[in-house]
Amino acid sequence: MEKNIVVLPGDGIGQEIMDASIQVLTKVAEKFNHKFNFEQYEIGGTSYEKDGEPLTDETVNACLKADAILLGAIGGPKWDSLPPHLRPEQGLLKIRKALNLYANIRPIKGFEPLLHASPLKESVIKGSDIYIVRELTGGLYFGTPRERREDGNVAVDTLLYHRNEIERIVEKGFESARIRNKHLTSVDKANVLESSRLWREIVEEKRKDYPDVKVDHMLVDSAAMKLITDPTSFDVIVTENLFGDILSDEGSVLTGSIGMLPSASLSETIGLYEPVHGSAPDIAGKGIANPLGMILSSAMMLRYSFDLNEEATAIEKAVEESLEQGIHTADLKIHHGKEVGTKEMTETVISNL
Ligand SMILES: NC(=O)C1=CN([C@@H]2O[C@H](COP(=O)(O)OP(=O)(O)OC[C@H]3O[C@@H](n4cnc5c(N)ncnc54)[C@H](O)[C@@H]3O)[C@@H](O)[C@H]2O)C=CC1
Ligand SMILES: CC(C)CC(=O)C(=O)O
Ligand SMILES: [Mg+2]
Repeated sequence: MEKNIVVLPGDGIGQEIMDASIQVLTKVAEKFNHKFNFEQYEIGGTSYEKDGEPLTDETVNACLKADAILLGAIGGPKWDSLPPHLRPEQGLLKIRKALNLYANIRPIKGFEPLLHASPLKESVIKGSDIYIVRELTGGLYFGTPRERREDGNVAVDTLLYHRNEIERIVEKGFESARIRNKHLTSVDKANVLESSRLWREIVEEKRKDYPDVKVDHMLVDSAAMKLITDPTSFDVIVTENLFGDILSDEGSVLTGSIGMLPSASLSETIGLYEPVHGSAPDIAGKGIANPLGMILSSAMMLRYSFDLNEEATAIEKAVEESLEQGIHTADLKIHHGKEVGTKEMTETVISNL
């Protein structure tokens, strides 16, 4: 098949991991007889440098026409003192909103060869397989008013959700649980937040449509604790934007590194695929970034956007095999095997494809 993929490398390690992903996809295309056309656009600080804004209409329009989008990461200290609307992060939030990417899927499943790479006990993490369904276009990141008052001494953010925004993501959570292990944990802060009480009401309404799915409600502080003390007790977690952002970085500890986690940001019609981590300014340009989160995100693209399950599995198997061979980047604290840079890690995955 032939597909047009818009690539948005972004900032920091974004370009390094995007190059890795394109190389892997090119090999997949060769092997399975597909044609993937890549068209690159700017986002984040890189876009600000070129066009004076973190996301241009040109980039949005290209994404709207694409079959799928790959995104590296945005942000960095260079742009931290810009006015809020020009910060790289606004580019990411704007593309999510413009494409209506309301469902952010973040699977957290460690690879067997990395069980000992986590600072958590192997006995605690073995068998964990978690699927976070995070709301991505509402909540604190988007609610207004969002401003400073009283000469900058008062700050306001707004956590706002409409019923329909909660309904569609909760349905996504139930649908995901139904095709997995039929256990949905809805994470909220209903003991304090009004938006969480509405969230919980909606989960209770929807559960009637999914009698085969077991439902738990869990407060987010407790969920943060359980995620690393009893990770095998979770299957699908459905939660709002900020909670999902924080819990997924925490969950990455199960896999050995934040550099391992892929994600899919989905609307009803299009998908944008991005690793969970940020632009890692502390290691950018050094050639040591872990490309596997980005590479695994491109596998998610093949599966979710193009229905190429065999090809997606081939990438995941090649990653696993590379790790079995002991090849790993420096973020994975393993004391055997061979520590390599981004380039060699990518070449190893390609050689195992
Ligand atoms: N989706 C995105 O584009 C996101 C962007 N950011 C932005 O990224 C910038 C840096 O944020 P941080 O809080 O430092 O989070 P970060 O995820 O970029 O980095 C946290 C730590 O993990 C390491 N790390 C992350 N990805 C790695 C990889 N692939 N390989 C090896 N090590 C890796 C970094 O070196 C750093 O020590 C900020 O400007 C932030 O706004 C943060 C999160 C998500
Ligand atoms: C950089 C933020 C806008 C978002 C974030 O941290 C994330 O989506 O993981
Ligand atoms: Mg995050």
